Amino acid sequence: MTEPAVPPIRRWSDYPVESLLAAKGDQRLSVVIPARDEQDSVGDVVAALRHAWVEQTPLIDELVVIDSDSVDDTVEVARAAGAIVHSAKDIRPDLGPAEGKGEALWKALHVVTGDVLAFIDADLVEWGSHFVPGLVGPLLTDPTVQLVKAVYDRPLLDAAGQEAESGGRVTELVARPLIALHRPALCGIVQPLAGEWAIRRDVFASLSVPTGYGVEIAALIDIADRFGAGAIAQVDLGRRAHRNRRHDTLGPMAVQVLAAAEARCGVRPVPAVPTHVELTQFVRGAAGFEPHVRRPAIGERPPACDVPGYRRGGE
Ligand SMILES: O=c1ccn([C@@H]2O[C@H](COP(=O)(O)OP(=O)(O)O[C@H]3O[C@H](CO)[C@@H](O)[C@H](O)[C@H]3O)[C@@H](O)[C@H]2O)c(=O)[nH]1
Ligand SMILES: O=C(O)[C@H](O)COP(=O)(O)O
Repeated sequence: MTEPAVPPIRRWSDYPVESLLAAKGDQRLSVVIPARDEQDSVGDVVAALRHAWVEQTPLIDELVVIDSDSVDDTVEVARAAGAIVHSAKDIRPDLGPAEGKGEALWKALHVVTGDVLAFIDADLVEWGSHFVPGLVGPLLTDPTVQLVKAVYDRPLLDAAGQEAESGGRVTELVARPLIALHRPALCGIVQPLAGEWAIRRDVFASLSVPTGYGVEIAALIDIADRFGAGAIAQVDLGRRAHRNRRHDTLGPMAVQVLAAAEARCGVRPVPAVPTHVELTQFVRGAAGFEPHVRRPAIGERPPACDVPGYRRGGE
């Protein structure tokens, strides 16, 4: 039996802002930007969104940066550009410490007021403010849509900022093979790890959330398992470039993506915070190959709606 396919890819220009404002009504939209050491780019991301969708057109009700243990000037730069800034570690400290992008998004649930949440990475260097109407368009206009994933061309930039080849190394080597093996109904998702996505707050609050980079693959699988792949919309946003990381630093990300998928495929129970695994990589030193151990966290936060004292920000 073939599961329902993911619907065709829509375009951001299918969602004119006038009709979105009408469809939005009194629903609140929070844009959440997780940021760890992004002082070089977060200011431009915040300023462009604020100019387009707070000052010129009132689409965004709340523009929030969740600082994720930055040691640079991310907090000051984001605040100066006009964002509301929270530090992940200062939100519900009673729940214990955890690190990572997923932790930042999960902690956002405890402070933001939106009915609809759109997530935008802080390291974008080529993108546009049209990302926001594109991401929220399907949620505001179609009640059957639960999750919107961005679709875009994503170049891999070399050290000089020149386009070297197509990006998405973890996407191609980890996420797509996982989907082929375990969730073939999702093979129509063009960018399964896209950091730009949108979701209804109450749905996100009902999900178990990996604290690290597993947050995207987890949400994708969980939404498809609960609502069917047809509840996922994809919107073509054009082109997107970000700060590409060295390939050896993508190993821990791959571990987190794999672990989140495995927890959803019955390979292991959902691990609690602060479960880590040891990933051993090697560098050649004076004495030969020297092991370099990284310890990516693979634990998950429980659904926020099950956390005692959970309430949306402002209530
Ligand atoms: O501990 C962290 C690490 C990252 N980030 C932020 O998360 C965003 C994405 O992080 P990045 O390291 O740039 O991830 P990518 O290499 O871009 O990885 C891609 O794939 C990941 C796994 O699905 C997604 O989480 C990313 O959004 C997606 O862009 C950026 O704003 C980071 O500052 C945090 O807030 N906390
Ligand atoms: O999504 C991915 O696969 C990772 O973010 C790596 O992306 P990149 O290869 O474009 O840097």
